[in-house]
Amino acid sequence: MSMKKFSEAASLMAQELLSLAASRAKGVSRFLPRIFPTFYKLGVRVPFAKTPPRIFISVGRLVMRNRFYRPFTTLAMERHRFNQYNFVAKRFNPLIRRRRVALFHKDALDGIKKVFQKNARYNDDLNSTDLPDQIDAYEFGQFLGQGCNAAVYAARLVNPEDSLTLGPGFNEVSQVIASEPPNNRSEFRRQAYPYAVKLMFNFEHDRVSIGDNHLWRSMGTELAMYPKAAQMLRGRISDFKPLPKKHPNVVRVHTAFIDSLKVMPDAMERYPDALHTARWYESIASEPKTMYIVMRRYRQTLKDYVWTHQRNYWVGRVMLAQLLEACAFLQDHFVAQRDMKSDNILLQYDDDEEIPHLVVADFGCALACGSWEVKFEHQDDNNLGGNLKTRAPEVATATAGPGKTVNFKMADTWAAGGLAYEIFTRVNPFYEQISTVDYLETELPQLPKKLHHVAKDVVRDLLRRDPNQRVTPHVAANAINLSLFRFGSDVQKLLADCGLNKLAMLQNLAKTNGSSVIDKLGVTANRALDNVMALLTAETITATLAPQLVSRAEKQLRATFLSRVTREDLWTSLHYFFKETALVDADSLASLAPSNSPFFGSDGSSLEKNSKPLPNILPNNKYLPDSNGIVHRVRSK
Ligand SMILES: Nc1ncnc2c1ncn2[C@@H]1O[C@H](COP(=O)(O)OP(=O)(O)OP(=O)(O)O)[C@@H](O)[C@H]1O
Repeated sequence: MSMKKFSEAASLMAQELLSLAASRAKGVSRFLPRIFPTFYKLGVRVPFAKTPPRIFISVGRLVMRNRFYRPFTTLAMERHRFNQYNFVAKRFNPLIRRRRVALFHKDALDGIKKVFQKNARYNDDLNSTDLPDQIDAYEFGQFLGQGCNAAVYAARLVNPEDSLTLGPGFNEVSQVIASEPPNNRSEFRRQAYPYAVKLMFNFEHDRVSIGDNHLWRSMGTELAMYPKAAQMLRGRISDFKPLPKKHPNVVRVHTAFIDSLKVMPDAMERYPDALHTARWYESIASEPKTMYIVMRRYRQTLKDYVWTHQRNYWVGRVMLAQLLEACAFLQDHFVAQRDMKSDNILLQYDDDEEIPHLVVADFGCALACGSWEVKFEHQDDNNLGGNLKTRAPEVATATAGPGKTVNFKMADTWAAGGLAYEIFTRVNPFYEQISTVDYLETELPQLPKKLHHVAKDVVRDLLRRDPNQRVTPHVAANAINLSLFRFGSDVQKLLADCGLNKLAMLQNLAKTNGSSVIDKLGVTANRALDNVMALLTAETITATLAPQLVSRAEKQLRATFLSRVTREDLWTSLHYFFKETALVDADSLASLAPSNSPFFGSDGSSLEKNSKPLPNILPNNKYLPDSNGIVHRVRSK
C-alpha cells in the first residue's frame, strides 16, 4: 500500500480517536485495533510486553466475558494477529472509501485544534487552583533564589483545605501519568512545599500616605503573566494589558496580593536594604507592606540545569520547542518579556532522566501595553528592559532622539536563539564571545555537528540581525515540533512520501514571486498537509498509552503545538525540511534516535558514561546510509 493510502487510513483513524477524545470517552483502546494496521504497515511496532501471544489469547478468552476488560482483550488479540499475518492493502479500502467524504468536508486541522485546546487529558492548564490572599495562610520553607527586585521562598499552606482545586489539578494528573513514585528526597521536599512565593522588595517604606495603590502601581507590571492582573490593576496602571490566559510554558501564578512585610529569618543577611529597618528611613509606615506573588514551584533554572544534567539532542530540541511556544504565545498577545536569560527560564521534572517542562518566568521588565513600540527620546531613558547582553540587536543599537521609538516585537525571539546555544552547548555566545551590538551572523559559533539540521537552521534564523528577516517564533516552533515527529524512521522522508516536498518547494519559489501555489492547489495541497497532521495527532493520542516512552513535557508540547498551529505557518516551516540543497545526512538523523545519541557537553562529547539513554519508540530500527548518502531504516532481527 502506498504511503498516501496509509496516511489517508491514519487520517480516518485519527478522526475516530479525535471524536472519541472529544466526547471524553474512557480510553482509546477500543480504537487501537483499527489504528494498528496503519502503524504496522508503516513499520511501527506498538510497544507492549513481549509476552507470548498464546498467553495473550488465553487471557483474552478468559476475560472476554468480562465487559470491563474487553477493550484490553481485543487489543492483545489484534496485536497478535497483525504481527502474524500479512495484510492485504485492499482490507483498508472500504474504510477509506466510506469515510473519505465525511473527513475532508470538515476542516481537519480545526478539529485537531479543538481537541487539544479543550481536553484536560492533554492540557492540564484547564485546571486551576484558588489560593488565599493573606501571607499568614502560608508557611515558608527553603530560600529558592533572589534577584534585584525580589526574594523567592518555597511555601505551603498552613491549612491545606484553604486550597480550592477546580478540575483535576496538576499533581493529580501527574500522579496518574507517572509510572513510578518519586524516588529522591528532594522530590519529597518539593511536594511538601509545592508553591514558590516571591516577596517583592519595597524600597519605599516611608511612603506612608499613598497606601497600597502605590505598591500596585510600582510593582504591578511583575504580573504581566497573570491573567487576573488585568482586573486587579484596572485603574491603577494605565495601558496595562497582561496575558489574557495561562500557557503551559509561562510561569504559573496562583495569586498575588499586598500584605504586611514578612521578615524571614535570613532577610537581614540577604536583603537588609529592602526591610523597613534600613538605616536611611526617618519615618516608616506603621505597618510596612509589600507585594507577594504565589507561583507554582519549579525545580531548577535553565542556567543550573545545563551544568548539572546530562541531556541529549532530543531533550535539547524538546526544551527549545517549549521556549519557542512561549515566545509565540507572548507575541500573539503583545507581551515582550524583555529579560530572556537562563536564570529566568525555570524547569520542572521529577527524576533526573525526565525531559524537563520549561517555563518563562520573571516578567519584571515586561512590556505589556498592547503595542510593541517604546519611546526612546533620551539616551539615559531606562525603559529598554533587562540585561544589556541579551538585548536584540535592534534594541542594543537603537539611538535616542525626538520621536524615536524601539520595536520589541521580535526581541524575545532573538533572545531565544541565544538560549538555544545554552541548551545545546551550555554557553551563550553573547555573554562572552561576541556582542549583540556588532556581531556578524557569520561569527556565530558552530552548533554541535550531530544536532538535527532543522534545529541548526532554526537557531541561525532566530539570530538574524534584521528583525524582518528573523524567523517568527511560530514558524520556528513548528519546524522543531515537526522534527520531533517519531512516526517512521525519518521525518523528512515521511513528509516527502506524503507529497509535501514538492508542494513546499513550489510554495517557497512562488512566495518570492508574491503568489501562492498552495492557494491555487487549494484542497489537494491542504489535504496532504492534513494527512500529516492527522498522523501526528494519532501518534500523540496513542502516546498516552505509553507514558514511559513519551515524557509528560513532550506530550504537553505536542498538545500546545497542535492547538496553536495554522496551515500558513506550517507551509512556511516546511521550508526547513525541503530546501533544494537540504539533504538528510547520517549525523542529523542520529539525533532522531535518542538511544543512539551520546550525551553531550559543550563540544558535543560525552558528559557521563553511565547515563541511561532515552527510550526509543522504535526500538527495533536502525538508520543506515546507502551509497548515495540517503538514509534508510533497517529493521534489526
Ligand atoms: N516559581 C519558582 N520556583 C522556583 N524557583 C523560583 C521561582 N521563581 C523564581 N525562582 C528562583 O528565584 C530566583 C529569583 O527570582 P526572579 O528572577 O523572579 O527575581 P528578580 O528579583 O525579579 O530577578 P531579576 O534581578 O532578574 O529581576 C530565580 O532565579 C529562581 O532561581
